[in-house]
Amino acid sequence: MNEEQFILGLKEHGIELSDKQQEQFRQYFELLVEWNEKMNLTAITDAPSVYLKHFYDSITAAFYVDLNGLKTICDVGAGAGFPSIPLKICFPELHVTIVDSLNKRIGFLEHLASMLQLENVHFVHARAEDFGQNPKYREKFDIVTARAVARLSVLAELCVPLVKKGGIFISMKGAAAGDELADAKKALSVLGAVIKEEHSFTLPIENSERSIFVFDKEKNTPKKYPRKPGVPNKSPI
Ligand SMILES: C[S@@+](CC[C@H](N)C(=O)[O-])C[C@H]1O[C@@H](n2cnc3c(N)ncnc32)[C@H](O)[C@@H]1O
Repeated sequence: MNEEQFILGLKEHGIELSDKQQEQFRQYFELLVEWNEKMNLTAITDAPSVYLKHFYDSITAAFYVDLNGLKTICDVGAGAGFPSIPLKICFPELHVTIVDSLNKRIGFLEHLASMLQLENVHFVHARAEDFGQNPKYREKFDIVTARAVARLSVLAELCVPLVKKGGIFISMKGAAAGDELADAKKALSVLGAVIKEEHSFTLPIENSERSIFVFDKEKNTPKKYPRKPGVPNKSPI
């Protein structure tokens, strides 16, 4: 996907990028490639793939969820900033918090945010298991999202405790995510979330399959979740 196709593809979904936003995506691409030479940020480095599989793919969440206005969003395990930084570029009013357990990635994101002059972005070096027990963050976000971090049954324990009651959790997955939803049924119910929407679609050009699940947080999460670092992965709810 070249830059022109990217801009047109978003426009088809009602997202029009200004010159400034287009330039921010260009700078993002350049910094990603530059820093990737020093540290492992992404296996994808050619421009058409970055625009399709990182930038466009991240923004697909906004095709299904209204991100306009002042909303707080937490991105769990954002790595090099996906999906929240492309979303922040498109929807500048968002207040973004990123939590990642790898400090060097947080270092990249801090530099990126300053170069792109992004406001209201906040980076935390922590395990999501600890972060979700911190009263400053627990059940505080309108939206919590994650892409390519863990199986849904595990991911739900990392993300749902951060969502405020009445908020949503967006899980962005590749193909065949239906099994994961069935496996995560108990975890979601224990944590206080229910499935609201399930979207399956293919990315343009390469036709790779994607799924986006949107969950409503209907009840507060019991205090014991998330459990200690590593436990959700070792023994999912
Ligand atoms: C495969 S990368 C995906 C990055 C990004 N979301 C994307 O889609 O490109 C997974 C990221 O999650 C982070 N991560 C994994 N487990 C975590 C946890 N328990 N708490 C916080 N971050 C975690 C890793 O450090 C890594 O940056």
